[in-house]
Amino acid sequence: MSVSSIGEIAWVLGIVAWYFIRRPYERRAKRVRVVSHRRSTSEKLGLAAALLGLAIIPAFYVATGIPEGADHPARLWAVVLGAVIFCLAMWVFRRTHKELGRNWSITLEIRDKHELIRRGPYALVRHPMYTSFLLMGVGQAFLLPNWVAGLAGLAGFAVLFLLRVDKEERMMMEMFGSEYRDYMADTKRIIPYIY
Ligand SMILES: C[S@@+](CC[C@H](N)C(=O)[O-])C[C@H]1O[C@@H](n2cnc3c(N)ncnc32)[C@H](O)[C@@H]1O
Repeated sequence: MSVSSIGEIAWVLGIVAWYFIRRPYERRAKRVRVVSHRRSTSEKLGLAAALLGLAIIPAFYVATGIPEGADHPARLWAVVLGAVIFCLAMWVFRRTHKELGRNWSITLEIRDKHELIRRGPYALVRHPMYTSFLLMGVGQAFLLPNWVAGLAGLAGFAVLFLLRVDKEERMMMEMFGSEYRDYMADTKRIIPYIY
């Protein structure tokens, strides 16, 4: 089996893990009432960019090999590193879902009896789920030996993050007031102690 096939299989397994981690929370979210939301065109754009970059473009590449002209040589060290980073991403992704629990939403929403979570990964950074998306994007870049499909994840993450994070923090400040302001003073956004 070629090194590029190993990288592609590792990416597919990572995405399957992503789906099974998220599915129960999506189901549960349907049963918890939304009390306010910030759904907007830019929010839809961000979600679409993340879906395109982290799932659709790489899946299309794995299935078809297109765009062939953007291929670069696959290296075993890169695939191993990519697999380790993707596993770390899934571990963080799972932890964030477990901690958010009934407070989780795919978009910007406040749920009935919404609680501000500050434990687990949320003690280190305010947006650890976005940290896991960033790690997924980096893992994807190492796993797929193609400039377009490999880097699409980081581009998709960047669009979602930039379009959303200020609005999300504003929404949380409106909901939790000084409690969220204190939380902001104590934590970074996505990279512990740095940003
Ligand atoms: C897709 S989740 C992402 C959560 C967070 N930004 C992260 O990256 O881990 C988005 C929803 O989580 C909720 N949320 C964000 N931070 C939260 C926190 N610290 N505690 C509880 N809910 C939070 C908000 O209601 C938001 O609509």
